[in-house]
Amino acid sequence: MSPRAFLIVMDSVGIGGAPDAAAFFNEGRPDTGANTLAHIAQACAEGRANAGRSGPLKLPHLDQLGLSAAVELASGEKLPGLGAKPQGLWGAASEVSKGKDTPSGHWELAGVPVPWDWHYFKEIENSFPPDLVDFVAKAAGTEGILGNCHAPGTAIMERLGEEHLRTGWPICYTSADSVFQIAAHEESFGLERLLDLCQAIAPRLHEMKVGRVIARPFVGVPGAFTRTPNRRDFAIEPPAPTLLDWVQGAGRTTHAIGKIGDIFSHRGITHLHKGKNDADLMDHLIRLGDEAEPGSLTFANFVEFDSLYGHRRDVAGYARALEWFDGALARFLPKLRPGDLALFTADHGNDPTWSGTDHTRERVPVLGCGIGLRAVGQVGYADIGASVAAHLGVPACGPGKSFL
Ligand SMILES: O=P(O)(O)O[C@H]1O[C@H](CO)[C@@H](O)[C@H]1O
Ligand SMILES: [Mn+2]
Ligand SMILES: [Mn+2]
Repeated sequence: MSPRAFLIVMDSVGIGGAPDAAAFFNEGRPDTGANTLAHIAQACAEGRANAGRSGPLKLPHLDQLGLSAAVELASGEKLPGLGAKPQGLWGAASEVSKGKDTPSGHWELAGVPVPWDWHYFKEIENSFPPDLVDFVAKAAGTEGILGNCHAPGTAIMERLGEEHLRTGWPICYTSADSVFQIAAHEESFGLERLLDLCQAIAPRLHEMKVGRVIARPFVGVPGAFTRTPNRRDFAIEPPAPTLLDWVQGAGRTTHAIGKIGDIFSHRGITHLHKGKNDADLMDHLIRLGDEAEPGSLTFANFVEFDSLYGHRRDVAGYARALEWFDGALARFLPKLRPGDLALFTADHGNDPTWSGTDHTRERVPVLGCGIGLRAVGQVGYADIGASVAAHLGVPACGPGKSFL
């Protein structure tokens, strides 16, 4: 029976120690020393993360695989309260792509580092050039746009939501990522209209090497606006065939869970499983533990660590999400069949104790279940894609080397 592979990205769960962290910034401060997991564990141990949970961080399943050992290898930090002797495959991975964003991280994990420089809108105010502003307004059928600045999405929705309802103009904003985001009210502006607008302007932005146009729909009334789960990312295509294409090209089935479809521009994906939150995505993962075909790849992204807690600098929330995820593994790991491999990793960091609200450049954990104890040491992101391909017996391309 051909073994199966499950590649599971815990979005933003970095473990510090990136060799090039000094070249990346949050509010002008270099990312040197950022360590998402270690800083959360320290806050928990010191009683600074007791909202909705309490005490030292408890992650028994990930720790048993080798989480604490991976953190120490990556950054020299210890995780207070954790420190099990590894029983799984464990190591730490560094990224070579020049962006600390989600597509760069995922593509490189899938074997394809990003060869180009992303275009960033660096100006904090008037971030977009006038010809782009005109182009977007024209595509929206409005006299102008609102925003045109850097902002956290929830803050700009609160600040400009009322004006948006009054004028009908879309709220356009960016961040330290290579993104053009449009927030609009699902009912007054219209969800379909927002999605059509993003799709229509995406080719021009992709041509400029802006990684993603993102629709950020919201509902509600002034003072009580909330974003809905109907976010859609229109991402530039990966520069070369990725792990998903390799596996599908070999006649195998691929399952994508959550944002993986958008991140890979829907390339190489046989079945897409989406949900309104990470709990839904975990249900898909557990079900696929039972149902995924022999020889198949299941590639999952759990986004809430990043979107709900990392960007919001919510340490206790992040700790709760980690503990929930680890607890759910008690339902997933027993589904693995002999010969199957489940690999847990991350795409970048998002240290909730750090300056700013953006991602942090970090190494990421590589934790594997199904093939016993194996220390793989310091590897590259692309080695993960190559290893999954090797496990499935599918030919790989690109710079990655299998560590299996
Ligand atoms: O603050 P929100 O709108 O969630 O934006 C976040 O999400 C975007 C893409 O993941 C990034 O630009 C990041 O800043
Ligand atoms: Mn991410
Ligand atoms: Mn993010």
